[in-house]
Amino acid sequence: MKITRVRTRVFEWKGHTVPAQPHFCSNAMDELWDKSDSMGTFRFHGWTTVEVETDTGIVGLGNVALAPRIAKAIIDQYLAPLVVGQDPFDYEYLWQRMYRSTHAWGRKGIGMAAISGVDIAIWDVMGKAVGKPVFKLLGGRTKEKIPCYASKLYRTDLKSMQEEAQSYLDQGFKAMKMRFGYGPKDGPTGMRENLNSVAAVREVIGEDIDLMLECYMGWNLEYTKRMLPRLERFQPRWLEEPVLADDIDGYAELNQLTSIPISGGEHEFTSYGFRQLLEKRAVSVIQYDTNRVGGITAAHKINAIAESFSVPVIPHAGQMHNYHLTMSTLASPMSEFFPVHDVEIGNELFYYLFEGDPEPVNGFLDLDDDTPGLGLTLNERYFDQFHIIE
Ligand SMILES: O=C(O)[C@H](O)[C@H](O)[C@@H](O)CO
Ligand SMILES: [Mg+2]
Repeated sequence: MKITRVRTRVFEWKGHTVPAQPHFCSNAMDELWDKSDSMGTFRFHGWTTVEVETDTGIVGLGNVALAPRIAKAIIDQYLAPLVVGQDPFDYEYLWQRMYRSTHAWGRKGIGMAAISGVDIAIWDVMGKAVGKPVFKLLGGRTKEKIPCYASKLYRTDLKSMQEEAQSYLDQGFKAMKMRFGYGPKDGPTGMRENLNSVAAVREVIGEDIDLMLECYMGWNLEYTKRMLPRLERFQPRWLEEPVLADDIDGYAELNQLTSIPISGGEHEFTSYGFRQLLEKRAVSVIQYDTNRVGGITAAHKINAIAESFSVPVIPHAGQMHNYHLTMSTLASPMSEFFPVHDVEIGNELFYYLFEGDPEPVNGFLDLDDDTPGLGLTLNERYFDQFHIIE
């Protein structure tokens, strides 16, 4: 079998989008004096699809969610020539070819996200070629069903957050993640706002539901040290990305500091990046996203490393390219799930672009044992809501 073509398309959402609101989600831009829409650069309203075609007529589908137009250019110009004419089953060799040839600029960030998109498509090809779901090529079914947590609860008025939390309880979720709206620049008032939002959600869900707290790189080491003792009483499952992704020593200091587990990894790349996080005990939960970290080839390696450190893997974003990794290893106990709703931050855009993702039932997802490959197709129903760049 040979790869004959790599087709990339960029899909830019032009449909209805929920308007941005202040203090929606603390993030890395908050510390800057510029008071514009700080979350603006972290909206995912575009996506790159990667279709790897073969001489047997099989087409594998991958995706990249970061900097879509750049990802397309990288794949078209640098990565496609490296894999066309090659056997997709030589996936490790092809991964190394893409990784090493772009090493000067692509080992982290958008370069590795582009490699991830091609790699995911290659794994979809292999699954389709052998008539097996990708998870069966990685380790098989390690769970009857995948527990998942509802992930939204961006900061808004407390009553609306309580109603949203209640809706996840009503759907049977046993875990959910909320976002903080305030950080260091908002001072004691912002701290109180942050604590009040956690108290409001905890009041609705009680003590027997896992509650995860998301900072999205919007805090810093000093502020987090002051917040952690104030958060202890809420017993969060984890505190996520309190500091910038490069502040690995800051992560490690926080992770040793209190009983609140620190999580991160959605902005880390390759097994080398996660070896560093794990060796430094920088996180208690790792959260790579398979369409960023180096694809399924890299994520599979990281699962094994994390298992040997007894650090659970709960990938960022759910979505099919991550569900197969979670299903295939006991090192990954659960998945994130983005509820489907009007396009807002953009994580939910995945459902407007792809079909096949499993629907959670009572807080659990399942994958089909007999659907070859990843089990995704493009959702042509919404194509008219996208500006498409071939
Ligand atoms: O953990 C997450 O789900 C990510 O950080 C979100 O994609 C991001 O939008 C912040 O909530
Ligand atoms: Mg996150």
